[in-house]
Formats: sequence, C-alpha cells, structure tokens
Amino acid sequence: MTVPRIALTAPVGPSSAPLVVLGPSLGTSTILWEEVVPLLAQRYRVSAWDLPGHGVSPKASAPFTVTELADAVADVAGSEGDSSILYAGVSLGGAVGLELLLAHPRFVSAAAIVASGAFLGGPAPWHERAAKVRAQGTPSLLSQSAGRWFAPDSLQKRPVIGGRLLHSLSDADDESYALCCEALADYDVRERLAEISAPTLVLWGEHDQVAPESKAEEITAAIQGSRSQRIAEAAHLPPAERPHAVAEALRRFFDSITTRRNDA
Ligand SMILES: O=C(O)CCC(=O)CC(=O)O
Repeated sequence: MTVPRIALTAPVGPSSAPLVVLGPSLGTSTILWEEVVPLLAQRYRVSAWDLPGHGVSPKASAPFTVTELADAVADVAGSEGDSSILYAGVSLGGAVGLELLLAHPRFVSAAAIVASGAFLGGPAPWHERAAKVRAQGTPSLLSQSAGRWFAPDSLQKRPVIGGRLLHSLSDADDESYALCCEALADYDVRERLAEISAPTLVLWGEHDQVAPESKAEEITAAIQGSRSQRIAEAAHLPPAERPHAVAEALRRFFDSITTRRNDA
C-alpha cells in the first residue's frame, strides 16, 4: 500500500477562523460542496479535498486503504498550520471522517459523517464495480449512479450542479476510481466506533439507499454523545441536493464545538 496523494482547495473565509475540511463521495469532486462552502465561510475557513484521480487530485496507480486516505487528508490539512480541524465528508469522504477520528483524534476535534456508514457493503460489490470500471470506464456507471445519487426531484430542481457532478464521474480516472472501490471493499470500522469520543454528527438523506437511516443509527448507537439528523428531499449527495439544510446543520454543529472551546 502507498499513501495516496490528494489536493486540498485553498481555504476561504476569515483568516483566523477555525478550519473546516470537506470530503467528497466516490465519483464526485469538490463541486459536491460548492454551494455549502460560501455559507460556512461566513464563520469558518473552509477547504475541500478531491479523491485520487478525481477533480484536481493526482491519479493513483497503487492500492491504498481508507485509513491511508485519512492519513493523506490529515497530512495536507496539517500543512495549513492549524493544530486541529473540523471535518465533514460524504460517503467515502464520511468513511475517511470516521478513520480520521480513530487515527488522528487530537487533530480532528469533531466530524460530521454525511450519507455514510461504518461499513459500506463489503468486498463483493466493490470488486465487481472495480472490474466494471477497469473494463468499461466510469461513463458506464452514469445512469445507475445518477439513480442512487439523487432524490426523485433533485436532478429536476438542480440540473446544473447535478450535471456537473455526473461530469465529475465520467471525467474521473478509471484506475483511481477502481482503487477507491477496492479501498471501500476492505473498509469496516464497526467494531472500532466505540473508541471515538470526539463530537460526531451523522446526516442522512431520507431517500438514500446506499447509506440509509440504519447506517446512521449504527454509528450513533456506538459513539457516545453522537447524534443523527435526517436531511429531507435528499438521497446520497445532500450537500448538492439541499445545500442550505446541510450548511445549517453543519454550522450549528461546528458552532456548538467552537463555543464550548471559547467558554473553556
Ligand atoms: O459515494 C460513495 O463514496 C460510495 C457509495 C457510492 O459509490 C455511491 C454510488 O456511486 O452509487
């Protein structure tokens, strides 16, 4: 395994504000968070990262684990000079969030896990998807992914961002996408959730079939003090489908951490 390389956008927001780092779901890019960033940047410095071979991150050519992706995020976010960060990630980006809380508990002071879970299906479906992408490319996933990503009305209501996200998928590097699938094949932190003590918020889309409410409940049942919140009219990509609802939930959550810190 080799540590994958990822790119982080330059932070936007007040220069002395706490840093919020936002992570993508598989097949998407920083576009996923584009409408949330300005809403959070009123109070936070906000950066987003791209998966290997997606958006502007370099392609991957060797296997990596979700833990190693989390190490890469901690490494690039650490180069911003903050002693700790706040984090939110969607699906694979949420899995990275749980790994960050486990492996970098001093650096990640709170995380929001969005449309994700402690286990995302296991080896068989991910190896199957990796093989399909290596044989036929990411464009072969478009219609099925669109069906899973968006709630019934989301694409009609938000065709521009929906279309751009689907372009992120067809533009993603095939081998990097396949390597992300293989990282998810081996991902399972269910037995380790109770080790997490940092504040954790779980957001789930009411129409999400990839990470439904049961996955959110599995996390909140195991992490003491964590809580979950449903995002209505969203499926697997709530930040793009309901940016204001997601930004509001994140802002309340992060404000509760930073207020506590300021009062201490
Ligand atoms: O979104 C992820 O990071 C993993 C789940 C997934 O692949 C969703 C999809 O494309 O159908």
